[in-house]
This record gives sequence, structure tokens and C-alpha cells, in this order.
Amino acid sequence: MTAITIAGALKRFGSGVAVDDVSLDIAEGEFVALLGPSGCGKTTLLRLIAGFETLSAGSICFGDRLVAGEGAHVPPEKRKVAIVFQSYALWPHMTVAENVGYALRVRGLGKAERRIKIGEALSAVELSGFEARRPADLSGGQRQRVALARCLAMDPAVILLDEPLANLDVHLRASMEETFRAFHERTGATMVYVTHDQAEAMAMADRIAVMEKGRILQVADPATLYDRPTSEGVARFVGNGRVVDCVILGPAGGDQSRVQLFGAESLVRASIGAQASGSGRLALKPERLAIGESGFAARVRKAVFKGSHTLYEIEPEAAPGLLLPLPSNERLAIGEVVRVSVRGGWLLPAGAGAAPLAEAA
Ligand SMILES: Nc1ncnc2c1ncn2[C@@H]1O[C@H](COP(=O)(O)OP(=O)(O)OP(=O)(O)O)[C@@H](O)[C@H]1O
Repeated sequence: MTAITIAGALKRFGSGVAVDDVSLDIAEGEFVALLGPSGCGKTTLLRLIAGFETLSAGSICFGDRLVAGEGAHVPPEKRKVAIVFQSYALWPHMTVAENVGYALRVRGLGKAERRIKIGEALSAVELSGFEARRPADLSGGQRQRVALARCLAMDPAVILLDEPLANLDVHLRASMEETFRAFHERTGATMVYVTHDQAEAMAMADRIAVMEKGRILQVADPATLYDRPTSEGVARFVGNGRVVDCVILGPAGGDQSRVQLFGAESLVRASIGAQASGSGRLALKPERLAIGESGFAARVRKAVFKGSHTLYEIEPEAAPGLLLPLPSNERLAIGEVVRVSVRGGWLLPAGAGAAPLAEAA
């Protein structure tokens, strides 16, 4: 397996910049997701890693080996990368075993060796016994697992995945997330996974790079991205967050600060770079708001029953026109005024930037 070092990667298409000065270190055996809205440059970055695009500036190394940049461009077939796309691109006339073993045959491996590698690869995706089936006789999820087995049999240094679950229905996606996770644990492969679906990225990746307009806004493990965003863009994009104005009253010990929010005082978490006083920007996740006895006053404006809970939209009395999502099991009437407390708001670092990123899907 191979570490990937991307340094100052730039990709221009004509006058447009698709990937803008991206630096990212991916450790050997790490599972990194590239997450962001449509057009943010994640597929282009993946294609640069694969070698399908040439860099306009910067460099990419696999381990110690320079594969792109400084006049070098190692072609895709020499990079030992395997790619899994949305469309599985299986040969319909070949059996599962033939599909998985095709590239091995082209490479000149003998029959016995091929059989072993095919067996191992199919076992890694839990498809042992499916060798003789044809793609038409498989479900969508099984086909995607054959595509995974095919790339595994190639013994790749790096596995790149471009929205591989986009064509599958919701139930299948959940079970395929499990398959990818198990596959990663079992193989220890270095994996880079492109998606615009944050739940998918959160469920699988060791770290997530959130991209916007060709740049990486933040790279962190899923919990850090969710709880400690460093920019307004990430705070909004991840976990359907909202960013609101508050007044910082002062530190409250540890990483806590006291803030005035919609006319009530709250304890929130603060980053090291957060200001000690003055006006601040507070990141709120819907499930960190709770209806109770204390807190700011807000009017219930909308209610959508979701089965396990009801998703309310509340309008703080101190901020007319601002609607905040709040999931709750309480039964509240539209128009009712409630008290809302903040549990675990996150005071953004000063200068976190107000660049808007498309709301999460
Ligand atoms: N071959 C190309 N020629 C010109 N512009 C391109 C080319 N490929 C990508 N772009 C542009 O580069 C930007 C980034 O595209 P890219 O496909 O990397 O985004 P993405 O985040 O993967 O989006 P999506 O999720 O929609 O696939 C877009 O503005 C796109 O139009």
C-alpha cells in the first residue's frame, strides 16, 4: 500500500480553475473521502491522482515516487491504481470469475495463480461461490462488489472510488457502505472516495476533505468536522448546520465560553483561536438545540413528522425571519412559544470566513 502526497496541485481548464492549490497527505492504508457540492473539483482531483489529467502546477507522489509534476507524468496504467466508478463496467458476456480475472490474464498470469487471486478477491467482497454467474444474474450491489473484487485482484497500490454508490437504492447503499468498510479493514488499501453525500463519507472515511470551488476547506476525521469546523462553509455543509451571530461574554474554563444568543446566556465550546469577547459567529447543529425550561424564546413555525421524531422549524423571537431546524420528540403546536437551550454550540475561530457553501442535501 502507498501513501499519497499532493502538494500545491493546480488544474486549469481554459480560463477556469477546477483544482486550486490543493495540498493533501494521505497516509498508507488510509480511507479518505473527498466531499463537496457538484462542481467543487473532487472528480478532477481524483483524476489527477489516477493520472487521467495532467497537473497545471504542483506535484503528486505515491510514496517516494513522483508520479505527476515537475515535468513528470506517469501514465495511469503505470501508477498501480484501481478505479471503481458509478457504472460497474463489467463485461456482460463473461462470468464473474472471468471479469475479476480478465486483467490478470492480460498480464499473463497462469491459470492456477489466477484462480487463487480470483478466489481471494471474491472472498474479500463476500461473493465466494458466485464465480460462474454472469453480471445479468446479479443484483446492483453484487455487481458493484464484483467491480471491487476486480480492482482488488489487480493488487493495486491505491484504490480510487468515484461515487460508486450513486446508482444504488437507499437500502443497498447502506449495506454497501458496510461492504466498503469491511473491504478497507480487510485489505488495508489506501482508498480515496469521491462523494457529495456526507452521510456516506461520515460512515466510511477515516478522514474527510471538504472541498469548495477547487479548494480544500478542512481535512479532519468525521467527528472533528462535525463538532469543530474551522470555517463557516464546513459548519453549514456538514450536518445541516447553521451559523448565527452571538455576543461573546467571556471564557468559562476549559474550552467553554459564555455567549449571549437571542437574548439568553449559553455555554458553548470554543476553538483555541476564538475571540474572548465581542461579536462572534456560532455554529449550531439541529440536534444540539433542545426544548426545555430555560433558554431563548422561539416560536414554532413548522413541523414535519419523521417517524422517530418530529423536525420542527423554530423562529427565535429575537431574530425574526431566521428559521432553525430542531428535531424533538415533544408534541408542539404551530405558533407555540417555547424555550430553547443550546447544548454544545461551537464558537468559530475569528476570521473563519463567511463564504457560503451550498446547503447540505
Ligand atoms: N474536461 C473539462 N473541461 C473543462 N472544464 C472541466 C472539465 N472537467 C471538469 N471541468 C470543470 O471543473 C470544475 C470541477 O469539476 P469536477 O467534475 O471536478 O467537480 P465535482 O466536484 O466532481 O462535481 P460532480 O459532483 O458534479 O461530479 C467544474 O466547474 C467543471 O465544469
